[in-house]
Amino acid sequence: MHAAVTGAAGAAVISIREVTVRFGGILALDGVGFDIIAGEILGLIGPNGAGKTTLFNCLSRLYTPTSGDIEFEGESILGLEPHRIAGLGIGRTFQNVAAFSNLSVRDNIRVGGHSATVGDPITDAFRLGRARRERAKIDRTAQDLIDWLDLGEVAELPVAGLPFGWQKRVEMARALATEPKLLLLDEPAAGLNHDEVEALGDLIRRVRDERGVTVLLVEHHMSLVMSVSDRVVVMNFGRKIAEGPPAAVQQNPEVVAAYLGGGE
Ligand SMILES: Nc1ncnc2c1ncn2[C@@H]1O[C@H](COP(=O)(O)OP(=O)(O)OP(=O)(O)O)[C@@H](O)[C@H]1O
Repeated sequence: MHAAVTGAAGAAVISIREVTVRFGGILALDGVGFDIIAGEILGLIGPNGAGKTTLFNCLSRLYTPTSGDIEFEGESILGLEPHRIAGLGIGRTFQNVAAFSNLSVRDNIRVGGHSATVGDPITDAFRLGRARRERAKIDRTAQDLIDWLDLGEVAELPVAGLPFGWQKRVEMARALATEPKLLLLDEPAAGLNHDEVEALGDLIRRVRDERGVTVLLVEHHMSLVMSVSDRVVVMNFGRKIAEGPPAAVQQNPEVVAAYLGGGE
């Protein structure tokens, strides 16, 4: 565990304040609030329908809360379009691998980098020098990630033919190519076997330890969450029911009851 980040003393990268989301008559989130502290790995868990995906989608600006606020480094993100999020320093992966399957590994990673650096293609067309420098930077970042994730031997192959575990690494590389301060991981262990989940846990730690990225891990895989997270937030029926270090959260009676009741 990262000793420096286990307390609540660090600066908040994200502050989620009293976020409520209604879908018609359904209260998907009911006044949820917590901070994600710089440098931590925060696990977000909860039984099916608890509201995890809804919150994740609010953080990545796909959904706008009915009420409440979400601040990134002290500024509300609710007025921003989703495509501005990457430029701000928030990266995300998708639950199902969302790579362009006929593009090579390298090009997929480059596409990720592109969304971070080039915001406006028309303006960029008039600034060719700048566009060229940005392209060179994207190429360097892609190569750095290929080396860092040991993807060299498959770098020029289409993603489609790769084993699923490798595709997930490409997905991670693509999200890291935006050089995020905060990485939102949406059920990254889904579909992975036991060994692959272990490798994923090591990778998530490396993302934080070696690249200094703060991580929000939304995940059903309990042993992964409990082994990599510094803190865990537990949700049930749209509300936060617990928040704290993994060991404490696991013993929380409300959490135990939620999971027994949820049949997971
Ligand atoms: N687009 C939507 N329209 C209507 N209701 C929705 C929508 N998205 C989610 N909900 C409802 O909001 C509640 C929270 O769902 P959400 O998907 O956020 O939970 P979850 O914790 O991610 O669940 P799971 O672990 O099964 O993915 C559920 O009752 C769900 O049916």
